[in-house]
Amino acid sequence: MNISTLQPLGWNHFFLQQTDTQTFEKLQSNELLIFRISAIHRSVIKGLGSNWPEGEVELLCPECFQPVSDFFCVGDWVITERTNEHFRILKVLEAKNQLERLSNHKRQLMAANLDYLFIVTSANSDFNIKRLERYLAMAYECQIEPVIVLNKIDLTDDVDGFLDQIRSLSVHNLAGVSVLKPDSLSSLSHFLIPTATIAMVGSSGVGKSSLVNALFTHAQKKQSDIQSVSEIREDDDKGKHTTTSRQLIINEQGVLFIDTPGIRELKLLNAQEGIEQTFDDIIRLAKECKFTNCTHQTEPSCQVLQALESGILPLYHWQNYQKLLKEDAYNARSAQGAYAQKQHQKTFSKKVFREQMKHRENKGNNK
Ligand SMILES: Nc1nc2c(ncn2[C@@H]2O[C@H](COP(=O)(O)OP(=O)(O)OP(=O)(O)O)[C@@H](O)[C@H]2O)c(=O)[nH]1
Ligand SMILES: [Zn+2]
Repeated sequence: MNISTLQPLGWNHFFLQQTDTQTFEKLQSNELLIFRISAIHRSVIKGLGSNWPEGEVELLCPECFQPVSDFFCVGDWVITERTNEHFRILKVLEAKNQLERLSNHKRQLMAANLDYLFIVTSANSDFNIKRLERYLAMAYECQIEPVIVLNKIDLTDDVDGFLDQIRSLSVHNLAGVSVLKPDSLSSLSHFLIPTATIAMVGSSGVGKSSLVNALFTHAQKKQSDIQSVSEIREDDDKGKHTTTSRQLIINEQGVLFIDTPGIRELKLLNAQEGIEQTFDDIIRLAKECKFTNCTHQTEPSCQVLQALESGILPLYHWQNYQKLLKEDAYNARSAQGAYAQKQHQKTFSKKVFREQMKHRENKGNNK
């Protein structure tokens, strides 16, 4: 396997350095193969590998990686071994970042290894700065570079007014677009670069689907042709057949896009650092308060209270900060244990991988 053929799928040095010499040799002799997870639907896992233009391959997932959503998600890289005509997952490479959510009090992985998170909003009455702050906190927490996409600029005469409000969040990446004005989409070209992986979040109705279609439809069509050849069917709970669809798509320019169910409407989870980064103006003010344990309610010489009084600190911003902290604390309590579980699983999967490799070597030596 020539590892460089994985580059169009987003492979880079970060992942390469996770393969030791022995693994690397086995990859070169095709004993082991690397795939990027492109779809997960219940027990069906699909991946794109070095022959990716030819379509997806179904990957076998051993018991030790069940339930799948605890261990990996679309966008992750996995090392597999060939068993007859199949590829069995041996190891999940450490992701550079992961988007996750709480589902039934459990942490569930949504997408991994993203370069940009498009936070979509619209230039009309749906525009809500607090919602943007929430999404920004999430992006920072997950260490994914946020890009605020102001859609529907055709509906306003004051695009700059909207953009100025966004800039007040100290955001560097922003673009005003309209799906109805295709030329305007070029303002996103700085982020739509080949091999970059992008996901999109935003509230209902801001135009996410329209943007996905405008930026990625052509590729989707092309890929569905491929998919019809290797379509995988599975029984759902009601005994009906369901078809898995690719959740990692690549457009004609080679930009990768991840769209898994539920990803577009994500909640905060364990995002204290992300919240602090989003509200760093408040954090800086609070450091100047007279008392180090100031609650910013009644204390004398409280810088937060003074800034609120003078209007330097907008009330909505302060209230949103408190609300997000509360919400995050609540979610973190609901997910208690999930993080300890994550660490345990990582250690476990590494151990399984080492043992499997050892076992095979012993077998080889005994021949
Ligand atoms: N005027 C205008 N309308 C747009 C634009 N983009 C999308 N719309 C319209 O806005 C409505 C919502 O668009 P969607 O793409 O379905 O929005 P969404 O964010 O995917 O919504 P959910 O699927 O509910 O999450 C549709 O009627 C679109 O035609 C735009 O740039 N300008
Ligand atoms: Zn204070």
